[in-house]
Amino acid sequence: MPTDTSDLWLRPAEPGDAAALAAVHVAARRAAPMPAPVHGEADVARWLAARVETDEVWVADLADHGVVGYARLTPGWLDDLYVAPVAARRGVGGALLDLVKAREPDGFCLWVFASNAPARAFYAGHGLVELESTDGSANEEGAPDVRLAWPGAEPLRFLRGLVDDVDAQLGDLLARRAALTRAIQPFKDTTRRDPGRERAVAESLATRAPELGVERLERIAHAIITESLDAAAERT
Ligand SMILES: O=C(O)C(=O)C[C@]1(C(=O)O)C=C[C@@H](O)C=C1
Repeated sequence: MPTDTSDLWLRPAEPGDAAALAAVHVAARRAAPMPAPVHGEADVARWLAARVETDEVWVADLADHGVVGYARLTPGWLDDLYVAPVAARRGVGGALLDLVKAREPDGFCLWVFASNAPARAFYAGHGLVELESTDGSANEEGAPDVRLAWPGAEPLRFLRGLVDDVDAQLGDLLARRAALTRAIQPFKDTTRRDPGRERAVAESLATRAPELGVERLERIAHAIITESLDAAAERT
């Protein structure tokens, strides 16, 4: 990629930049294979004016164009990185991303729409790794997205931190599920396992975790249920 960045200037954003940042945001989104925006430019400008006060926002200025890009960070996250199409292929995105890496040397995550193949290729080319994919039900656009990470100077440490976060949620869910397995048992007239119900549990899990597949999830569900029944029996 050409890196004609001799006339590029990266600087912290000021509240007065919000309108220019919104113009970049809207133009960059329009030019990319992303879902239709849910907010107009005026809304985006108001929202960015508030974000400039609370978040770390860096502006990319090109001598011949003015504001052509920006990056917005919150702790552990790169929330926005947009470059106006007028400045495409001039190394602006790479320069902003290098700055973000320097600001977050321990690593950070970001979300990208699954449909945005150019952005995914850009991030892959800059050493980011793709983590989980979603069906989009949790984002405003309702469009599938992918979580990426730049794992920083100590990738094992950073990624283990992400595992710890998920395990905290998984532990809570296992405790809730085990309590339900225990609560059901007095209402059954047999202590025999119900393979049909357990298969249905695995099939339901597979709709949430298709990459694991029903057979693996059946084994996982079997282990969870076995240990939950065992723990319930120990309490009685
Ligand atoms: O649904 C039941 O019958 C239960 O006892 C609960 C449960 C489960 O934990 O999901 C446990 C054992 C059965 O083999 C099937 C399901």
